[in-house]
Amino acid sequence: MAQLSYVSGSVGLITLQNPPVNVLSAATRQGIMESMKKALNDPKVKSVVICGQNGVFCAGADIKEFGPNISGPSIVPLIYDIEVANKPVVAAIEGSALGGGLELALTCHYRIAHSKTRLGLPEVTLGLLPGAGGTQLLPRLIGIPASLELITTGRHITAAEALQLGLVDHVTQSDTVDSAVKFALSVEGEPLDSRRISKRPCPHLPDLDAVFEAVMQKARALQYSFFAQRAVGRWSMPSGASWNTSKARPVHRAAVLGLGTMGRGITVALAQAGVSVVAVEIQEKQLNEAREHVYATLERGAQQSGVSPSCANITYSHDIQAVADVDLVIEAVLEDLSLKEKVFQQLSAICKPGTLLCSNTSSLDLNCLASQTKNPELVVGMHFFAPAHVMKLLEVVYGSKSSPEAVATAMQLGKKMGKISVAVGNCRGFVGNRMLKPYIEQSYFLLEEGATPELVDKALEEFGFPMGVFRMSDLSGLDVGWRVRKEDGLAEPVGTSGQITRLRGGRRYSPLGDILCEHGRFGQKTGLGWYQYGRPGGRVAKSDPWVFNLLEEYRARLGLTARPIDQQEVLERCLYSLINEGLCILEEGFASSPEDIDVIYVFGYGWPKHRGGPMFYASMVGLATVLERLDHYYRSNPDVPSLKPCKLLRQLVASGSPPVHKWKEITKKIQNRL
Ligand SMILES: CCCCCCCCCCCCC/C=C/C(=O)SCCNC(=O)CCNC(=O)[C@H](O)C(C)(C)COP(=O)(O)OP(=O)(O)OC[C@H]1O[C@@H](n2cnc3c(N)ncnc32)[C@H](O)[C@@H]1OP(=O)(O)O
Repeated sequence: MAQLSYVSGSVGLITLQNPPVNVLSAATRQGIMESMKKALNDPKVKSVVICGQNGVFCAGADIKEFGPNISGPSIVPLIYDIEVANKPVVAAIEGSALGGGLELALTCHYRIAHSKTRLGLPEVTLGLLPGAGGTQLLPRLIGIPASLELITTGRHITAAEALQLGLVDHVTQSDTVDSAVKFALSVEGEPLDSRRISKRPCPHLPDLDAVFEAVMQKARALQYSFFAQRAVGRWSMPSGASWNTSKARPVHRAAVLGLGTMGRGITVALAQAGVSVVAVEIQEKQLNEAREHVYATLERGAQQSGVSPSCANITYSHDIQAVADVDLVIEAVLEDLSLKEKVFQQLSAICKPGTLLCSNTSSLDLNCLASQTKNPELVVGMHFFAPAHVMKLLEVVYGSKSSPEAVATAMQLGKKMGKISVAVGNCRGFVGNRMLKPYIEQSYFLLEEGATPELVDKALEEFGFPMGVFRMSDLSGLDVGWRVRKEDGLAEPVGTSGQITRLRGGRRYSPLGDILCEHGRFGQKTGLGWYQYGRPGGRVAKSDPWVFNLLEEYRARLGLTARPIDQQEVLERCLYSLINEGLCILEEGFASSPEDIDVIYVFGYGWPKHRGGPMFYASMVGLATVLERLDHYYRSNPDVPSLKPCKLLRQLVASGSPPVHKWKEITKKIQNRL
């Protein structure tokens, strides 16, 4: 299970031979021990290289051996023997070096890795701690903060990151074993004391307590997120109706109306949940494309999860009459109020009595749609996020007349579809998109004042968002917001000359997004947006000098002087304005708890889970700090109302900044007074 051979005259090459991933089974451990002994006792051998067969170094302990009766040599003395060896030992790392495999590499005196290698200590994912020296050796090599992160998350890192951290000595793109052998030859006879990691002192950190506190905060945020995810199921409405007083109706047959991107995703999600679906699209061509798309998505999903596809559950029609006997309809036609109103009138006339009528609108007033029907109590919003069969979040929106039973049914259907459903009130943009507005607005203002899309995105991505605001906007399409702004009378043609106005109704407004759209730059789909993507539909964002020129010309036209903006300001202005909007939503009762808001942001908007969500994050930063910074920015930007701290924030700070789970007592008091 481990073979010793001799190469280049003086190098003993030990090859782990336990296919497919060279785990440290009893026979492999025995093989390594015997080969090491032979190599160290052989005077011809001046150095040793350890590698794995078939391009994989070692995937760690043999998990199948775990249990009370492990036999064979213990892994710990085995790796200790390597470290104290009096000849240099070099690990030639390819493929994977995980768990005990990485610990084996850490006891070697040098580590050479191939550029495609993955390294990590994934024991935590198996409910274990690294037990063969990893917890002691890694901090001595790469420091405590980086080690803590790797050990507590189990994350696999690339060779490039390993090199940057100092975990490996060299990364090669060519033959790893050849490189390691050459390297071994070059260090033969050199002193080894400084190469024995266990002999190094554990790094002294003046702020060790702060480092551990940061890790504990992450743990607290993750635990909070775990409970918040469950708490949102215990929904309530301002009327007092709630999950435990409202009974959901069974939904055996549902219809999806409109088979664009959202409708197709919703159809897939319903079929995968075992609900029989009537999929309706009046345009023949779109219907045929949707049928193929849904079929292919279900096939792919079935292959991945090893179950049979659920296509048999779906019938397609171009006639809206096909929805006559379903239990629930989800309307997903174009985001156009008059079109949707017409659809709701038709649904109300066609559907059997008691059918629940749901809209997938992301921005329109649910009460307007409900008012078109005979039974507005049967109308709720089911706001899915694209792609609807993948994204976990569902906002279930209740209008002023929605019945608790309708809300309960939509919540339960969401659960059946594998979604995390959050019940929210019917305000503009509901909860998620409403909070996004000040966040995006601030990012535009930052550009006007001197920032670049790259600087803003970098700050947000380092905070933990998978994408910064500009990359995210390019992905979702800049034209969507432009259409809404035009409908709201905000976006006016800017052109290349003439006056640009930055005030709308006494509030500051940045037309930068509109200017991009006027140039046909709608983001990834057109290949150009805040970044350039090479081609329409391209995914890789590259900086675009056109955008820098635009920003310079724009500032010049307005007489604005660019000033240096740091990451801290980006975070404070973007995140605190978003947090402030969330607090307004709580104050106004459109969300019933901070947990609701946090779950929406973590599962629908990429808020980093280890930061809990905007409300939890605010309480971690300190509500008084958030208030002080918002006050500061509002003083210098009195024409930006989203920076004005809301009543609830002031009240919470005045009440001693209670933890998130106690906020309800204060929101209730404010709501009672309203
Ligand atoms: C309950 C109490 C327990 C007490 C135990 C006390 C023990 C004391 C020991 C003391 C010290 C031990 C210290 C070390 C601990 C460890 O190392 S724990 C293991 C850590 N390693 C891992 O978690 C790696 C797991 N593997 C992977 O991530 C992937 O397999 C891979 C290496 C990245 C390769 O992926 P891929 O190429 O996609 O192949 P796969 O299909 O996933 O795997 C191929 C086959 O190999 C099997 N396999 C993989 N890893 C292991 C393993 N560590 N042990 C056993 N078997 C493994 C995998 O099952 C596949 O097999 P088949 O299914 O038969 O094809």
